[in-house]
Amino acid sequence: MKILLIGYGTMNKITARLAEEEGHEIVGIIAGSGKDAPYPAFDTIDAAEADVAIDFSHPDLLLPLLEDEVKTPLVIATTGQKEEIVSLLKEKSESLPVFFSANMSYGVHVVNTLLKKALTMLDEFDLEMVERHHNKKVDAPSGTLVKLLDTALDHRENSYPVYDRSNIHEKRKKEEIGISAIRGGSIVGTHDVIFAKDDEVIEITHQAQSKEIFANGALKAANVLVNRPNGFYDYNNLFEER
Ligand SMILES: NC(=O)C1=CN([C@@H]2O[C@H](COP(=O)(O)OP(=O)(O)OC[C@H]3O[C@@H](n4cnc5c(N)ncnc54)[C@H](OP(=O)(O)O)[C@@H]3O)[C@@H](O)[C@H]2O)C=CC1
Ligand SMILES: O=C(O)C1=N[C@H](C(=O)O)C[C@H](O)C1
Repeated sequence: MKILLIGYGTMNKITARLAEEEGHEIVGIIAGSGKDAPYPAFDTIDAAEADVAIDFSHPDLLLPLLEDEVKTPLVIATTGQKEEIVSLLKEKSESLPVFFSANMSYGVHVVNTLLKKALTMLDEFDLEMVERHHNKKVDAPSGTLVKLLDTALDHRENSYPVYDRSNIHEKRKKEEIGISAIRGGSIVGTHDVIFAKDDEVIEITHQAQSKEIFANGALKAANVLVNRPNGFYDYNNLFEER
C-alpha cells in the first residue's frame, strides 16, 4: 500500500517503521510540526498517490482536514472529541471507505463484546471503569474508555457517568458508572471494567503491552479497508463480506 500519514508523533513513527518493514511505502505526511520527518509533506505530493491515509494525531489537526475535500480511504485512530470526529467521518463515508476505532487492538473489540454480554447478566452489580495511560496522553478519559462507557450506557437504563467524586458527600447510587483516569510514566494503556456487589467482584481487563499492537491493528485494518466499498466501518463490520 501507498500510505499517507496524518500525524507524525509517537504512534505514526511506529506505524511508518512497521509499514516499511512489511513492504508498504509512506508517500507523505500531514503533521503538526513534523520537522524531523524523512517523508515529503502532503502539500508537495499528489494526494492521489496514496491508497489509504492512517491517522494518529490530534482533533485540532484532524477535524479541519475532515472538513476539507479528502479523497483517500481513511483509517482514523485519534481520540478526544469523538462526536465531532465520528459525525464528519460518517459524512465522508458516503464517498469513501472509512474505518474508525478508538482502540486499534482487536483485543479491545473482544473486551467490548464480552462487556455487552456481562451487562445482560450482571444487572445487580455496581459498575466502575478505570483506565491507565502514560504521562504524555492529552485526553481523558481515553477514547477506549468512552467507547466502553457508551456500551454500558446503552445497556443500563437510567445510568450515568460520574467522573469526579470529590464534591459528592453521599453514598454511591446504583445508576452511577464511576470513571477514573490514571496517568503516569510509560504505561501503554490498561482498561479495567469492574463489576462489584456484596462479597463478589468480577473484572474484565485489557492490558496493552506495546504501542505496536495499535500500529499493527491500523495497518491490518487499512489492508482490508482499501478493498471495501464506501461506508463507515469499525471492528463490528470491517471483516464481514457484503
Ligand atoms: N485508536 C488507537 O488505537 C490509538 C489511538 N491513539 C491516539 O492517537 C493520537 C496520537 O497519539 P500519539 O502519536 O501518541 O501522540 P503524539 O502527541 O506523539 O503525536 C500527535 C501528533 O499530532 C500532532 N498534533 C498534536 N497537537 C496538535 C495541534 N494542536 N495541532 C496540530 N497538530 C497537532 C503532533 O504534531 P507535532 O509534531 O507538532 O507535535 C503529532 O504529529 C492520540 O489521540 C491518541 O489518543 C494512540 C494510540 C492508539
Ligand atoms: O494515547 C494513547 O496512548 C492511547 N489512546 C487510545 C485511547 O485513548 O483509548 C488507545 C490506547 O489506549 C492508547
